[in-house]
Amino acid sequence: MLHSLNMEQFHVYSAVLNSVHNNVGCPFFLYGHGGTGKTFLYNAITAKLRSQSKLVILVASSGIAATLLPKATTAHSRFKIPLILDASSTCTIKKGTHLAELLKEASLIIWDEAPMTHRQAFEAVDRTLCDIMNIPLSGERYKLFGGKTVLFGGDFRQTLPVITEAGPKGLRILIKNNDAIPNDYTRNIVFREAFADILQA
Ligand SMILES: Nc1ncnc2c1ncn2[C@@H]1O[C@H](COP(=O)(O)OP(=O)(O)OP(=O)(O)O)[C@@H](O)[C@H]1O
Repeated sequence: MLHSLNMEQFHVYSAVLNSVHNNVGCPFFLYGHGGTGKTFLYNAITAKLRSQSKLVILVASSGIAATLLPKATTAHSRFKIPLILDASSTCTIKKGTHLAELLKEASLIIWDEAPMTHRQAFEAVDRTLCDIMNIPLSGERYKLFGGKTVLFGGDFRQTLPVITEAGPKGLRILIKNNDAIPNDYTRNIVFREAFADILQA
């Protein structure tokens, strides 16, 4: 499978594996139109790491997307993300539980169709992983997602989460953080270009 990867896929493959093997804990965003080989790449990365006895957790924002990935579940199910979210939400995972230990062990989290999920869900997962990994939520020792390597993927042109009655400001709510500073959590250059008008407004 590795030999089948095209150059762009191989670049992402190498960057993600490098982050896992060197404990860099880097968050990635894999952007690509439908059919450009994101799922193919998730499978290649997962097969490689699982062959090295590393734990890879695969989730997707929707159940249908999860069925396309090996042993994947929805993100809401895996991380126990609350259905009603706010700016300080956390997931209902307690330290010491089987699930907490599983997440602690994970070398890589792959989250497909990420653009379908509200940013407060990612923030809740971030807080929860920090708690599980004993990483403070602020200060110099803070590490995004508790220092885990996380590979998000999806296509912003296909689906964005719905905010009921948000009006034209809905997108701003989705892509800006509480201080109205553009969200810099991912390396999503294309996303920034696609929504440049909104980010600058
Ligand atoms: N490097 C490759 N070598 C051979 N086949 C590939 C390669 N990359 C992708 N494919 C094939 O191309 C098709 C589309 O790829 P894939 O399903 O991974 O795209 P995707 O980006 O996940 O699409 P979507 O966003 O619609 O889920 C699949 O049949 C897949 O097996």
